[in-house]
Amino acid sequence: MIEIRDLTKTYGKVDAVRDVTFTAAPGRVTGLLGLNGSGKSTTLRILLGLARPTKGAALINGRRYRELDHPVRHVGAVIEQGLSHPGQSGYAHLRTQALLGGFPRERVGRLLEYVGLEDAATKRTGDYSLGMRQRLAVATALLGEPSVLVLDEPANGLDPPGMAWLRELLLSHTAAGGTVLISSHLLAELEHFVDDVVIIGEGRILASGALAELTGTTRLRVRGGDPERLAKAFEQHGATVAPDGPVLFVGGLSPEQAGEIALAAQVAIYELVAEAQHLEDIFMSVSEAR
Ligand SMILES: Nc1ncnc2c1ncn2[C@@H]1O[C@H](COP(=O)(O)OP(=O)(O)OP(=O)(O)O)[C@@H](O)[C@H]1O
Repeated sequence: MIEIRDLTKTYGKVDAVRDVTFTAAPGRVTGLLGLNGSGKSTTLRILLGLARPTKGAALINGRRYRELDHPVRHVGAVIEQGLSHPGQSGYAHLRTQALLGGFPRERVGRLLEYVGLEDAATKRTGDYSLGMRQRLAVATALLGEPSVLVLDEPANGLDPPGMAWLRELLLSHTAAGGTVLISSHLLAELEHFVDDVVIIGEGRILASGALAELTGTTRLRVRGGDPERLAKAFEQHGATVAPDGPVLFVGGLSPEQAGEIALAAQVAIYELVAEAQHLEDIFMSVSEAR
C-alpha cells in the first residue's frame, strides 16, 4: 500500500509537486501519468527516500521509507537503468545484490528465469538490450520479495513481447495482493496496464480514479449544419463542447438528448456518434481545462 499525503516539494521558486494526495492500493496497478517535468520523478524519489518533502508525507505500508526496518523487503523499485557493471554478467549482478541484501542464492536463478533472462544469465550486461536491462532491473527489485513495486517508465525500451511479459508480471504481482505504482508519459501504452490512474500536471493532480470509471464516460462526436448554433444550444443545456473544425465533441449529454436539442434548435444533424474515451482523450481534456 502506498499513501501520498498532501505532498509538496519546492526547489527554489519551483513547486515540483504541490499538495499531491493519492493512494496506490494493494491488488491494483496504479499509473502515475504526466508529461515530462510534471512531477512524477519527484514524487517517486520522495517515496523511495531519495529526496525530502517540503511538506506532507509519502508512506509505504504505513511508514516513511527511512522508517522501514528492511526497506527492500517492503518495496522494490526500478527508477534508473544501467546500475549494473557492464562487464558483469546478469547472474553475477543479481548474485552480488542478493549477497548485499542477505537473500538466499537460490532466489537468483529463480528470478532470472522469472524475468526471462535464463539464457542470457552469463552474458555481460554491457551487451544487454534496453529491454534486457529492464528485465534485470525488475529481477533486482524483486529480490526481497517486496509487496510494493515502484517502476519509473517501465515501458521504455520494451518491444511488444516485452510489454506482454511486463503486463503478466504486474498482473501476477497484484493477483497475489501486491501493490504496483508505475509512472509514465506513454498514455496509450499504459492504458493496457493500469487499474487506477493519477494524472499529474505541473506538480498538481489533475484527475484520479479507476481507469474503468474515467474511460467509461463517453463523449459525442457531432457534425451538423450550423456548428456555432448547435454548440450554443448544447451549452445552454449544461454540456461541455469542444469544437474541432465542423465537428463538435460534446460531453455531458446522451445521444438522445443531443438529438432532441438539435431538433429544437432546428439544426440538421449529419453525424452523431457516441465514442468511448481513451486515456489520451482524458489527459488532453483535463490538461486543457486548467
Ligand atoms: N533537483 C532539482 N532541482 C531543481 N528543480 C528540480 C529538481 N528536480 C526536479 N525539478 C523540477 O521540478 C519539476 C518536476 O520535475 P520531475 O523530474 O519530478 O518531473 P517528471 O514528471 O518526473 O519529468 P520527467 O519525466 O522528465 O522525469 C520540473 O520543473 C523540474 O525542473
